[in-house]
Amino acid sequence: MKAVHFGAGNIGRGFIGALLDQANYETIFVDVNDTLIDELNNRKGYTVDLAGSDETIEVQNVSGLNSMTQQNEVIQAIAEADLITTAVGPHILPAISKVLAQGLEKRLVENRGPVNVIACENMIGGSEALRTHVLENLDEAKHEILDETVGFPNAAVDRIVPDQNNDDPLTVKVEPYFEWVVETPLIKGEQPNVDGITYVEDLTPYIERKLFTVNTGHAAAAYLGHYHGHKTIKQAMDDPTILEKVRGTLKETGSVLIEKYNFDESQHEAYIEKIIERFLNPDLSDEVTRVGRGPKRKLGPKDRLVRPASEHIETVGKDPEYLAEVIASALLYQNESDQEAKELQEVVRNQGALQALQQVAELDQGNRLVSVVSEQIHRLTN
Ligand SMILES: NC(=O)C1=CN([C@@H]2O[C@H](COP(=O)(O)OP(=O)(O)OC[C@H]3O[C@@H](n4cnc5c(N)ncnc54)[C@H](O)[C@@H]3O)[C@@H](O)[C@H]2O)C=CC1
Ligand SMILES: O=P(O)(O)OC[C@H]1O[C@](O)(CO)[C@@H](O)[C@@H]1O
Repeated sequence: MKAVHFGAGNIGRGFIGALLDQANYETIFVDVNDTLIDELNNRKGYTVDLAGSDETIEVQNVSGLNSMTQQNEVIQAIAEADLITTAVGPHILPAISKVLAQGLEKRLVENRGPVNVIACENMIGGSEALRTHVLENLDEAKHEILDETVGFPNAAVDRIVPDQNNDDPLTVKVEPYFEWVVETPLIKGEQPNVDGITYVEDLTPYIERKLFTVNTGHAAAAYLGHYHGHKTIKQAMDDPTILEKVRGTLKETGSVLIEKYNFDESQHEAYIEKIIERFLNPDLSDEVTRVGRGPKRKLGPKDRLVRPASEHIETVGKDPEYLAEVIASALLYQNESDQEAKELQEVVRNQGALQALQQVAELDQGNRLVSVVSEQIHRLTN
């Protein structure tokens, strides 16, 4: 069986690629980084180190293609694939959709049968968003037949894979924990037989629980950590003030999740504590700049900060003070190497932090969250 995976980065090699190999797929990584591509083609394998243990996973049967310079080969690989996955980042999905549409069209012409495309990105509705981009690149007459044979089931992926600092460009160190949940109703043909995928009828509670706990908590540690001068998530979490604020933030998102999905309160508390333990992992060095990357995206209306904060006001009926402080620190986040942080700071400088929040989070001036965040910005800047 063949899999095409877009994005040979941290999560691509360290998580998805490893599970695909264990499920006996031959995996073709599609990327734009020629160092990674050449190494994959020369060695046909790489090592995944499990942090905190001597255990390693030797991933085999892999190769690489460049999505910009080897489009014909990528199209052919998609035409022949039994499974297609991505881990490129939400902002890159539009960029890969053209070549993906061409490959899927070739499958249709060659009558190759059903296939599934699973976007493994930190976002709600990632695969469906990718489907929309693919349709934009496909003749309208082909939309119906594409929808009959190509599934875009949404997914949630959870494994912390920091930026790598190894001499070997392919070796990747990951935390041992992982979770990959895929929603079944949109699957076409047979469910991919990958050990490690949990199939569920309705992904919504899973993705929201993950995004608004793991990712909200991580973002809180990153932005508050950066504000207090810490370099890594571990350093930030070792600071008792920040630890208390991350816990408070997750208590707020927790009360939204418990209210919406009727989760058992003590089980959810245990889930929060497990995640805090993962952030404190002494065997992972994860920079606050990686976890805080893309602050405009992370302050988006459906993402990990603003969405639970707005829902806290609506469903719990209280102001989310901890979340508001994290949002305020995200609005103050400065990193010259992060394009989104630079763009956000330009708006903050020219129009003020509250105007910036209204723009990125699509909030009206009179929105209650804007006033709650305003108090926190005042506190942090005075
Ligand atoms: N690193 C982590 O712990 C986790 C990451 N994720 C998600 O996985 C996705 C990828 O994240 P990472 O692996 O951390 O990022 P990364 O930056 O390590 O990997 C992304 C890869 O995509 C490649 N890429 C960029 N443009 C491309 C294009 N046009 N065509 C093909 N490949 C292209 C890059 O060269 C890079 O190798 C993101 O959506 C992230 O939110 C989800 C869970 C965990
Ligand atoms: O990958 P993103 O969405 O930029 O955010 C980083 C987040 O993703 C992760 O890499 C994995 O869930 C977390 O470490 C972090 O919360």
